[in-house]
Amino acid sequence: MFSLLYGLWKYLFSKAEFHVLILGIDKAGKTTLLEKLKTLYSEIEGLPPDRIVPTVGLNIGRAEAYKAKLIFWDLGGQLGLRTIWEKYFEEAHAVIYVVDAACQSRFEDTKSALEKVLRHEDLHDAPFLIFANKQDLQEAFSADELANYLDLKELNDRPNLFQSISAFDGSGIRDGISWLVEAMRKSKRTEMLRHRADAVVVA
Ligand SMILES: Nc1nc2c(ncn2[C@@H]2O[C@H](COP(=O)(O)OP(=O)(O)OP(=O)(O)O)[C@@H](O)[C@H]2O)c(=O)[nH]1
Ligand SMILES: [Mg+2]
Repeated sequence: MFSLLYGLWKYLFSKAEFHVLILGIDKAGKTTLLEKLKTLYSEIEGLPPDRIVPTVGLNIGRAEAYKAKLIFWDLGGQLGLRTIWEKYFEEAHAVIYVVDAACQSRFEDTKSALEKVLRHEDLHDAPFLIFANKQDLQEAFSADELANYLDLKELNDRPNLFQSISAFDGSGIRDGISWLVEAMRKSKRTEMLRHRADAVVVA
């Protein structure tokens, strides 16, 4: 009886927990973003940009935002490391894809990496938040300009948002995260992942 009531209490009052993958090619600013997210949404002060090195393994960050628990997985974006990304797809509720919006010469590389991610069946129905990063630099493309440039048809059949941000000064990040939490709450994928987890508990 106690465990039944405890289970009901937990179901009603515990905060939803979401796994968010942070992807993008190398030097896009993923780890700088992760550290800024810690500063904005957790008790921990994130590392300053000058202490961040290129990612080889996995960086994890935990945060609470808009009454949800968020677990961020930040992976390395160097060419040889991108094959690791798909190992995390199945468990992810959503993807934040970070683009260095000030580096037009790498837009084709970022586009083809993003297309591969979008076409992967293990990410079916996942909401995508695309951050046009480095807006503190004058040459940066805005979110709308980047969306036009990338012109990704694969985004049309899933929730998505292009958002201008600077991982340096934090501008735009809150707007993106508030959209993402709402999108994950409403997402068919969240429902699918919840059913899968319930099935494992029952078995
Ligand atoms: N001007 C500016 N520079 C940024 C911003 N975000 C990141 N950078 C710089 O971009 C470079 C790469 O940042 P990282 O956060 O290491 O990039 P990453 O995407 O994690 O790279 P990998 O781990 O190699 O995949 C660093 O020199 C950062 O200081 C930003 O918002 N504005
Ligand atoms: Mg990194």
